[in-house]
Amino acid sequence: MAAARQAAAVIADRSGVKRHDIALVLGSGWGPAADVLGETIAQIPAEEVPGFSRSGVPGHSGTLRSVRYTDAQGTSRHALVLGARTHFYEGRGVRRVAHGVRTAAAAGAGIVVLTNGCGGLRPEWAPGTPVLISDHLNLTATSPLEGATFVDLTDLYSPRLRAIAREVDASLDEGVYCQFRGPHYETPAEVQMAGRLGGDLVGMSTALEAIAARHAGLEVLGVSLVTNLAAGISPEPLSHAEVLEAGQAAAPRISELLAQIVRR
Ligand SMILES: Nc1nc2[nH]c(I)nc2c(=O)[nH]1
Repeated sequence: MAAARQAAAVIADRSGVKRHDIALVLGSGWGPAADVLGETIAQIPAEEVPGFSRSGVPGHSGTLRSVRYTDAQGTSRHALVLGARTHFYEGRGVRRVAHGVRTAAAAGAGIVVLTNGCGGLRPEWAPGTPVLISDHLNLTATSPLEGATFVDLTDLYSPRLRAIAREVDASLDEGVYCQFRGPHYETPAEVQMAGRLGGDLVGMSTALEAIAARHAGLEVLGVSLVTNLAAGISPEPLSHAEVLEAGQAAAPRISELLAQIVRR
């Protein structure tokens, strides 16, 4: 997409990095991961890059960062950290939702790591638990793709990258992520429906971005942070304060996890 190439050119120009090796989309609770990974060599306000905007989502830095890190083979690499995700519920259309991953591909990345905060359907996943995404249910009734772009989504969430993640932390569970349109949370009945459909996690992001990433030729790893038990799984109602608190408490562990996976 031309818009992605334009954004990638601005990022290359402002950061001085001609090609980024990997891209990270940081969701709620994942913000500190960039600092753990390596050294930020450029930080660009999102609104200064074509097609991006300062999303109103709390916990999002609103910036795009170029982070230099050393991989496990001792090679110096660059990660493009997108701290300004557009959610479908913002009503800006699917092109804006997919713009980040398309820009990542245009910037040279071969892999995108999509992270998010979400609700968990399994009681044993306490708030603060990271879960690898094994597959998704797209309940948004839409696609980031337009026209006759028939894309195979088998193994959309890379088994190779999931195996690397489990080498870093063998205790990581996997689950099927359901993207709802939002911005409201699900009713308890909708959570039960998602469970019956085979879902383990409920959120408002990631699935549409993953489809666009596959279409752009990127290998995808998805990691959710369970910040709350989905509605009805536990008797207490959802509290946004609990969501933010769980994210902050888990930050050190999940940031280290993400950094170690990226370095592999
Ligand atoms: N749809 C949905 N999105 C979420 N995001 C977070 I953080 N928690 C939830 C949740 O319980 N449901």
